[in-house]
Formats: sequence, C-alpha cells, structure tokens
Amino acid sequence: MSGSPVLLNKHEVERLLSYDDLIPRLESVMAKFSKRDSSEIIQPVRSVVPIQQHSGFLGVMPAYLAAEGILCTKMVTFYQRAEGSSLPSTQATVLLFHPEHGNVTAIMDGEAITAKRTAAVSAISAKLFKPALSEVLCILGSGQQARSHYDVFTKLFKFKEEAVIGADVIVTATGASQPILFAEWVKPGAHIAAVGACRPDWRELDDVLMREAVVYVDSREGATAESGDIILSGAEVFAELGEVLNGCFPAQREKTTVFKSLGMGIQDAVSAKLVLEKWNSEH
Ligand SMILES: NC(=O)C1=CN([C@@H]2O[C@H](COP(=O)(O)OP(=O)(O)OC[C@H]3O[C@@H](n4cnc5c(N)ncnc54)[C@H](O)[C@@H]3O)[C@@H](O)[C@H]2O)C=CC1
Ligand SMILES: O=C(O)C1=NCCCC1
Repeated sequence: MSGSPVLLNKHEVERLLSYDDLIPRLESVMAKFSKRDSSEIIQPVRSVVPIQQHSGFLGVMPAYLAAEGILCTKMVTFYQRAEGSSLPSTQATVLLFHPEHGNVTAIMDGEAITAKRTAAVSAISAKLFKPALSEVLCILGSGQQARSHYDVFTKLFKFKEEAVIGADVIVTATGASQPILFAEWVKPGAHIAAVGACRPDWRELDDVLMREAVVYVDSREGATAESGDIILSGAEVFAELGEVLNGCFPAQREKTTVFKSLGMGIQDAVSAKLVLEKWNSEH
C-alpha cells in the first residue's frame, strides 16, 4: 500500500508540467474553491513564520481536494535577497499524501511548480480582464516569476513590444516592498497582474491605482490577510478569479483591472497531481 515516495527534482518537474495541462486544471479548481464547499475543498490561509534575523519567511500551504483525491502541502521560503545574490529568493518543496492512508506518495521540487502555476494563474486573469485589443506587455522584475510570466504570456497572447506607459497588460513580479507602479503611468483599461508584495506591509502598486481599479484576487481570505496593496490602500475587492470563472461576477475588461495574486495551496496541489500523473504514465 505505502511503498517509497516518488522523488522528483526541479528538472523533472519542469519537464513534466506543461502550461497546456495546467491552465484548465487551475481554472477548474479556482472556480470550485470560490463556491466555498468545505466537503469539496479545504484550504486554510497560508501559515507564515517570519525569520526576521535573516529577512525571510517560511510559509506552509496545505490543501485537500476531496473529489480529486488530492492531499498536499507546500513548504515555501521567501527571502529578501541582496542584489546580486546567487540564491533564489523563493524555494519550495511539495508533498503529496495518500488521502486514505496518510502516507507520503511524492516529494517534489516546488520552485518549478511555484513559477509555473503563478504565471499560469496570471495568464488566466489576463485572458479574462485584458483589453480586447492588447498589443503591449510590460513585465516589471527580472527574476524567476518574471521569466515564467514572460514564457506563458508570449505563448498564449500576441504582443508587439514592452513598455510601462502605454502597456495593455502589466505584470509586477518584483521583490519590492514600496510601490513601484503608479496610477499616472497606467493606460486606462489596462490589466495588471500583481504577483509580488505578499506581506501585509509590502506594496507594489500605489494607493490611487488600487482604489481606482477594479480589484480581483485569487482568494478573498488570503488577500485581506496578506496583501499590503489591499490592506494599506483600503481598496475594495470586487471578486475572486473563481467567482468570475463561475459566472457569478463579471470581467470588467473595459475598466482598469488589477488581479492581486498571493498564491494558493490548491494551485500547488493540482500542479503536483499533474506532475505525478505524468510521471506515473511514463513508468
Ligand atoms: N503571488 C504568488 O503566488 C507568488 C508571488 N511571489 C512573489 O513574487 C515576487 C517575485 O518573486 P521571484 O521572481 O521568485 O523573485 P526574484 O528575487 O527572482 O525576482 C525579484 C525581482 O524583483 C526585482 N526587484 C526587487 N526589488 C525591486 C524594486 N524595489 N523595484 C523594482 N524591482 C525590484 C529584482 O531585481 C528581481 O528582478 C516576490 O515578491 C515573491 O514573493 C513568488 C511566488 C508566488
Ligand atoms: O504562493 C506562493 O508560493 C508564494 N506566495 C507569496 C510568497 C512566495 C511564495
């Protein structure tokens, strides 16, 4: 029944996880999450342990998806690194468990999962909220998340050039703790996928932008507990991505929209299950 867990390194996880497989699973699980049926999905808000002495954090992100038979947790550290540091600022490991027996079935690298699932969720937000004619993409940041966002956005959509002023879609994927994107730079109707600033006192977007835009989030509970951009600006959350996917709230494409991403355990859980399924199909 139990056997040894499958061990998968970053290279294998990257190879096994494709955006084509991932995007429909993420859409489906986020829509389901937004129905708040605890007999279907249990996903508490991430527990975060500050490691003040070293400017870091440890996050634990469990999730149980009953119908899919997925029991999972990610452990993720994120550090504010000095410019030029060779260490990744986000590092993670994902564990899958057998929901019936409780044994660990797989232990896999979580960096590739975090990079791909976060970018894929932002791409889902762009599909829903970007202006009908979107030609200019701007990505602020040049780290792991910036790279995965560049990969999936240029795979799914056709953009001509990169810039801030005049951009139709802007991704902020930085380690900033103060605003780096200001309302006055943003073209009316643009869509912003805001991926960084995942602490209650960190910012990427300024107050005016947050208050004037229509704000979507991945999880209302996560956003109101962890997002400095939401808490400190006093901006109202209009809807979860899943509530739009469910048809309960509209996608206000014609307005300036912000998708504030914090990351969710269920996103890691469906990603890890996909990786394990792919691996099993090859062995
Ligand atoms: N929403 C989500 O699900 C997730 C969010 N994150 C967050 O996304 C952000 C980016 O993560 P990674 O790409 O892994 O980090 P990284 O360290 O690889 O890249 C960070 C980038 O931000 C830039 N940067 C730092 N401070 C800046 C500032 N004040 N102004 C402009 N640029 C600045 C750095 O030069 C670097 O290019 C982090 O805040 C991280 O915590 C990470 C994983 C998942
Ligand atoms: O969802 C995640 O994974 C993370 N979110 C914000 C901080 C780094 C990891």
